[in-house]
Amino acid sequence: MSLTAVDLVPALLPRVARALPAWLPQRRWFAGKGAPLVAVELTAAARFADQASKSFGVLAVAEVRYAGGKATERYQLPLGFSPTPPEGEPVIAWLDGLAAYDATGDHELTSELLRLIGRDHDLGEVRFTAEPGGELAFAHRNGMRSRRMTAEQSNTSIVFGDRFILKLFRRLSDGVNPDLDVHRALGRAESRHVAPLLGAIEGPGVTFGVLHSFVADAVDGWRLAVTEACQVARGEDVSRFLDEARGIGAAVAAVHRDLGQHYGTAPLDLAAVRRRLLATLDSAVPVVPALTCYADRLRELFDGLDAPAATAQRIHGDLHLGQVLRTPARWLLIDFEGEPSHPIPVRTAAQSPLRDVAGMLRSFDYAAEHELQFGVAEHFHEHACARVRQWAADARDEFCAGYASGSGVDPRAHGDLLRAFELEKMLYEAEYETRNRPDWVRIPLRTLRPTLGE
Ligand SMILES: Nc1ncnc2c1ncn2[C@@H]1O[C@H](COP(=O)(O)OP(=O)(O)O)[C@@H](O)[C@H]1O
Ligand SMILES: O=P(O)(O)O[C@H]1O[C@H](CO)[C@@H](O[C@H]2O[C@H](CO)[C@@H](O)[C@H](O)[C@H]2O)[C@H](O)[C@H]1O
Repeated sequence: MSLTAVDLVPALLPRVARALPAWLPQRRWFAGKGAPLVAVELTAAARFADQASKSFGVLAVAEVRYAGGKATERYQLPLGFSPTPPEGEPVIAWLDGLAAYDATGDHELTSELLRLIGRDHDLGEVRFTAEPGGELAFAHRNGMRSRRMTAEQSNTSIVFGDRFILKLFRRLSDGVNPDLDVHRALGRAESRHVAPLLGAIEGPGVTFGVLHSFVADAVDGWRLAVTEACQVARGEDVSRFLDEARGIGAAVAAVHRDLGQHYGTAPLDLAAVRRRLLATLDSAVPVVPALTCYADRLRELFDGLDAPAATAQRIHGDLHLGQVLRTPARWLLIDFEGEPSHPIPVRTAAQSPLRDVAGMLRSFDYAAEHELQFGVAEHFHEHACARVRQWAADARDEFCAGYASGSGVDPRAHGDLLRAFELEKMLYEAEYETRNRPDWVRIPLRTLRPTLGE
């Protein structure tokens, strides 16, 4: 009788864990880069695909401990074990002739996760569930080709036959992931602006993954924006994106309306807003020394922020052009997870919808500055800069007009609050870029001074 995963896993996991301090920091989705790792412990949440096969999978959770008082973090690590790992998949560790590797790169193992969802199956304490009404769409589609997405992501997504997309959350937080909860709510509200939710993988008090319809013929807003910014820099007479910006504004307004109806609205807690703005500042300054000279001015501005009669509700929480998909029919919003670095109660607290608006406005500027910083050198002359920045200003206006037409609230009438949220986003971005894409930090830094009115 051959040994199955049930017999092997308890002995294998501690050995894999020993290899993780070297492997984890190389992953795009690993948020603990830069902090010295002290130890990684692995526990198995569920084993799958282990019947009589030489290969098997383990949905493991890695608990990562750091030196210097940084809080412990948990990451989902779907592991594959096989004597013949998939070609090209980096091996985390060889264990007596068995390779341990990231299971998201193994077609057989990821297909098994899809099958488990389709069958509404439980593995120990892990529940694989199909959303009501969604089962028939995929339950019998075994053997569909799967591919891991190569996009720069905070999580890992696997696309099955261009029909389904399974996102496995990497950094785990206690509670139901807002991406699951909000998609369930918007599905019930029959929102036209989200991709249908088809299933989920959930453990006790934690969400491991969400399954959606894959929109194969969609293009994301960032790609459309940078393409047009480049054409504008070259002096081409184009303006399609301005209509698109208006459409994005209307879609965001419609989603805000549905979220407000489902989760309710309340007066904005301005003291909490100020605390959060200051916390973002305090977090960013030590990481990005170039912010130091703005810190006093920002602190003064955040401390003195006033916003009479502002309202709060559930929002997207991390909205930018990469989070909106243009389908042939309409704009969709994706990824309602919020900022994974914050605990779920912070992410699900009612906030001003203008935070989402500010995130999107920043993104138009980002597309413009990205072209000016990284575009073809010949664009770097005065006229190209003026054209591209005017294009971004026009896109911002169109977005606000679209939002106003869908919600009755024109964001431009709430200048102080909107500016504070844009500044907050710039601080967040400066920290994010310093940690993840240091070359890009110039983009948020460039817009800081003019937004401060200096
Ligand atoms: N339903 C979908 N249909 C098509 N593509 C999608 C869908 N959902 C997400 N994507 C693509 O997958 C990428 C990553 O998705 P996202 O939810 O933003 O992941 P993450 O939380 O890791 O950032 C997106 O940029 C988008 O291009
Ligand atoms: O990956 P997430 O969607 O969780 O978001 C993080 O990464 C984004 C970059 O991928 C980052 O967005 C910033 O860069 C975008 C262009 O790549 C730009 O459109 C956004 O406006 C800008 O904020 C986002 O901030 C971060 O949370």
